[in-house]
Amino acid sequence: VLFLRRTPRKSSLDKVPGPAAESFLTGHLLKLFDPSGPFHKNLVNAYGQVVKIQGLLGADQLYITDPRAISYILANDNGIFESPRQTVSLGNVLFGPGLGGVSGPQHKKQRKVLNPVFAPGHIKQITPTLFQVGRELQDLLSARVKSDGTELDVLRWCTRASIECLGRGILGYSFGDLDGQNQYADASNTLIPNVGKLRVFVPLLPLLRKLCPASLQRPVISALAAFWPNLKALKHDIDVLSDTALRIYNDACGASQDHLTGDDKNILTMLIEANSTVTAKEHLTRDEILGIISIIMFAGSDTTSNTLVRILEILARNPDVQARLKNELLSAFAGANDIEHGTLVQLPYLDAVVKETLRLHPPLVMMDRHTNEDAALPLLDPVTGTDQREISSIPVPRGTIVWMAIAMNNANEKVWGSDAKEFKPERWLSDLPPKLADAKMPGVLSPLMTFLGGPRACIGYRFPILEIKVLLASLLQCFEFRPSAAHTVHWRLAHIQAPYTENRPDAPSMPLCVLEERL
Ligand code: HEM
Repeated sequence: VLFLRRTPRKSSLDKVPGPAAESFLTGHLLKLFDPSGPFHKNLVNAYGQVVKIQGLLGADQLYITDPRAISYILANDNGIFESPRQTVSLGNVLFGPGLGGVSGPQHKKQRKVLNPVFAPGHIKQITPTLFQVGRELQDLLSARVKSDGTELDVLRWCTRASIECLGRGILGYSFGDLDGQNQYADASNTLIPNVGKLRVFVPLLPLLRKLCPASLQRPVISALAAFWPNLKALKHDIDVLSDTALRIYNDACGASQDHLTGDDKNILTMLIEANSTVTAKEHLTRDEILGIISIIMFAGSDTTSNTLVRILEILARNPDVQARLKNELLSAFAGANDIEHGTLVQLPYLDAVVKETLRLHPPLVMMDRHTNEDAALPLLDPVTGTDQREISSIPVPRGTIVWMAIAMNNANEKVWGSDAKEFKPERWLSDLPPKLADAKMPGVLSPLMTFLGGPRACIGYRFPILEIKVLLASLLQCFEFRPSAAHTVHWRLAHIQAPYTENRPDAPSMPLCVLEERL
């Protein structure tokens, strides 16, 4: 009822073009959350770079590809625009009060302490640790090929490697053998499906959290979970995530008391040290650091391992690309186990393959923001309104959800050229189209929007790029990848894009044929 009352009957968005909704209840949301279908492409082809769509109960939303409009949203993020309250509330419930689970000044304070510890020099130091995990992944796959045959679910092992890279590289913590028991991996795997089973309650979270004092929230959830199996399963996952964060934090506090120096330092110990020197106003509480550990682990694992297996899938389907990449790596490594960070990151074809995959297949295909007040969105390319007049600035009423179309931006033919939707790593080996510079894409890894930009951009974006390069180099030194003979893979949107097969519709997997080439 509240929702209906707040929906204006006549909206300033009435003249923005867009398709009619097929359902008053769910609007276009079901199609929007199926990016493998043609809906996203059709929206842009038929209506242009700003499209009006419908959310729940007929609420107007905007789907935006226009670079200037997206720049404006990101420049005013955490102000006129903000992560929707229910998204932040959900982040807080799942991970605690760290980054994704907080907003406003608290979010700004956390970014201020964290940004310097994610600096390029610190990420670079992690390279030898990542190569060590790469060697463990080589040995594990080799053993699995011998025991299970050449058809393997490479996603399972790449995800374990990714968790270990984050653990050792960023947080100074090891989860143990890559094929040993890992409660964290199991819980983070079932977390989003378990949230999905209770998804009708997610829009109510901000209200429920307001009504129930913080000190009572846990006891109330425990009491309800006793007779509500879906809540019990979700609570179990949340408990595993928060227990893991606590173990990692306690380890790091012990380690930083031993006064680690130089190479022994990791991002977390640096954060704990930096936190001890900031002013009282900037100081992060223990719960905030635990929340930050939890969100780093969750935001950093599947995004990276899904991208890594996406590359392996592309290589399996394009043997010429695989052969060229392998040649570049074999001559750079010349039989050694690892190479210098500077040499690795400058390998041109490796860089091109990674960037081209992140461009065409961003794990997060779109991100939403909510207007806190009335806003006017400037456009780079005017759109034609439903009254046939040109619109160069869109008045957006307070309370509107706007979607930034990351994937469509990365493949926008207007700026990337007519081959924008093709996988062509070579495009990165010569000058990129001049229109890209004119568009001034506001991403932290411009011209890609994959890690977004602005105050909520991916804080760790340098890390997954390095990790993917190291693990890919380690794998291609020993194995050749070919498409699975038994299964067809379909990519679906869970919270991020993930691969599924027809025989395992409930859990992501990436079956590939893995042929060992190591002598
Ligand atoms: C290919 C891999 C990755 C992609 C595509 C990716 C993408 C993104 C994007 C688009 C956001 C912005 C979300 C928003 O606007 O609400 C984000 C946020 C975030 N990412 Fe990543 N990410 C990746 C890997 C990582 C890794 C490895 C880490 C940790 C080392 C990480 C840590 C975070 C954190 C903590 C946030 C929340 C930032 C905030 O709210 O201020 N991500 N990521």
